[in-house]
Amino acid sequence: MSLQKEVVFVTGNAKKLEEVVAILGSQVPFKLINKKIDLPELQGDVDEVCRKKCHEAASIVQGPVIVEDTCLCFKAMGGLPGPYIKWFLDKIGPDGLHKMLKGFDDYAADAVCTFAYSAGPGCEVLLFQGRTHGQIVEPRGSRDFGWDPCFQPEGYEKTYGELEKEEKNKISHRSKAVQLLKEYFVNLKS
Ligand SMILES: O=P(O)(O)OP(=O)(O)OP(=O)(O)OC[C@H]1O[C@@H](n2cnc3c(O)ncnc32)[C@H](O)[C@@H]1O
Ligand SMILES: [Mg+2]
Repeated sequence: MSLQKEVVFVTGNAKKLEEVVAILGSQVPFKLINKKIDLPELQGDVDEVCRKKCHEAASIVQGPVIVEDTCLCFKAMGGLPGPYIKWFLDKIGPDGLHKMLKGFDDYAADAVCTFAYSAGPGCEVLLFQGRTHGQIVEPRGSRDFGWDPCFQPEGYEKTYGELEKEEKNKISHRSKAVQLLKEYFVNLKS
């Protein structure tokens, strides 16, 4: 595979794109191009959602694509909201997410990021997943990006919203998934 292979990252989320670009850095074995398309919010388990999302993107782009889906899974709720976190966040915000768990008295949660890559329409979809364990807390810090202010990663006293961007990008669900994606392309090359 050529160093200049172009892959289109389809996302409607500017903050996601910003983090992916920052984490990937310049040492990437492909050229990432962004297409801002709001893909349908699909239903199913995480892997299923990602595969379907990737098929949709590949058929729109008619070439190699990457999509990403992010879940926030509450242990007390059997993994929900999971892939449906976007709607919960839209309607009740980070404060509501914390309040929602008060009745369970268990605030454990996993932030899960799944990238899906397809070489084109009809091609196999490959998944790369990163997971960071943490707690849902009363929101603290920047409200710039989604549920960042109410997610406190394990081993840290700060929420994602309070951590410096570079610190979040070192330990986040997204950075772990990007790492796997990067390794895949590096190995393809060699
Ligand atoms: O176009 P796509 O890539 O689907 O972008 P989206 O914003 O619709 O994103 P998702 O479908 O993956 O839904 C995930 C939700 O979680 C939010 N989110 C994603 N990553 C996050 C992160 O690292 N920190 C905080 N919130 C995040 C995001 O803003 C959405 O509300
Ligand atoms: Mg989405």
